[in-house]
Amino acid sequence: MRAAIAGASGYAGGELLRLLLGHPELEIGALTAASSAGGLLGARQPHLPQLAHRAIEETSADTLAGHDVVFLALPHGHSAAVAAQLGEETIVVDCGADHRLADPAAWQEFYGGEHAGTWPYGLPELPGQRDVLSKATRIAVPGCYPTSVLLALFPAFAAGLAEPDVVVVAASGTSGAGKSLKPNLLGSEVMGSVSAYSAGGVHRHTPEMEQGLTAVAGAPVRVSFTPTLAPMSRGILATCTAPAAPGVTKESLRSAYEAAFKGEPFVRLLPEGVWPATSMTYGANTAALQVALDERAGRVIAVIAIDNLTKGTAGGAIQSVNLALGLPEELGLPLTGVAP
Ligand SMILES: NC(=O)C1=CN([C@@H]2O[C@H](COP(=O)(O)OP(=O)(O)OC[C@H]3O[C@@H](n4cnc5c(N)ncnc54)[C@H](OP(=O)(O)O)[C@@H]3O)[C@@H](O)[C@H]2O)C=CC1
Ligand SMILES: CC(=O)N[C@@H](CCC(=O)OP(=O)(O)O)C(=O)O
Repeated sequence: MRAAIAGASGYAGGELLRLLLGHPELEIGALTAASSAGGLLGARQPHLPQLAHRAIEETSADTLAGHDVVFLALPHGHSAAVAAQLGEETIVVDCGADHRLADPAAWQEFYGGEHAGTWPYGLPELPGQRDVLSKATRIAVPGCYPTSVLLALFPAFAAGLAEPDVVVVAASGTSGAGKSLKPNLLGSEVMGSVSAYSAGGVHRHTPEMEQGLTAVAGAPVRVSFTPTLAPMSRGILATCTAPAAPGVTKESLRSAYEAAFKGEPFVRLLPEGVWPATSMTYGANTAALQVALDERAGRVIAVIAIDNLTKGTAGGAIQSVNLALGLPEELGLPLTGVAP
């Protein structure tokens, strides 16, 4: 089966290609982008020597046609027009935000412009989602922060162990912002410093987190989210807390998380007392998770680490595509991190 990558010169595109090079069933087809079209991939993704000679083409329905899978790793707002020209026989995977939100009003508030519609949400670990993805021909890849927060908190809400008033503070590596030049991402601004941004309920991933947790809880969940930028290229460490429901004990909380992730190939509840670090998941399609009950404050504390480009984007996308193609879910996806 052949897979095309639109946005092949970007960070998400590069990570898709790195993983697809090790995928036994998916062959790499067309590579497309915008300003780098006409050049060679070797100039934009020099860490992928096997593909250095491959040409980058313009992103168009013509160049993307005739593939079994098309990954769209394009800036927000560019996926819908391309996807509309691809038939239902092609599995189309949107790594951007265009098809994640179900509520057009939330789209309008946080992104602006016309809502493109809603596609099946590519987080297989959520209750019932594997069934949905196994029949999907369109897949919306979650945002990297929502991937971390939903994995960290859905077991508590599914088991009725947390109240719907969530606070999240998460640190991300700079690759989360994409390759294009941004003043706050200049080396001199980022090196040796951790900084907060988009605080105060304005980050566009907030409604996506609320949407996912509300669906699991069966009642509205509010999220107060503060992202921070850390001086590292990859990784997210999210600290997620919510008031504990009456009667919750350390044992009931741990059991709920053990049950939720039993048999999960990629999400690992760490041994008690071991806390997640981004280095545990570097380059791997994994999430490393720990949960605790803060009895003094009466709060559930879930801390999670993922690699924003792997489980947070490209690895998560391929995991969902494996399900949609009827392949083993783990195929071609790395479990091992790089340490130290
Ligand atoms: N980085 C991350 O951790 C995550 C990213 N995502 C999503 O993935 C998508 C890509 O992000 P990322 O790789 O970080 O971004 P980059 O800025 O690194 O790459 C963007 C890519 O899109 C191409 N592109 C830009 N404009 C157009 C256009 N008008 N038509 C066709 N191609 C275009 C660029 O081509 P060229 O270089 O030739 O200009 C480049 O290949 C985004 O929607 C992002 O939200 C999702 C989760 C996490
Ligand atoms: C560090 C950093 O800037 N991160 C990005 C999120 C990256 C991501 O997952 O986002 P989308 O797919 O929704 O763009 C941000 O906060 O905007």
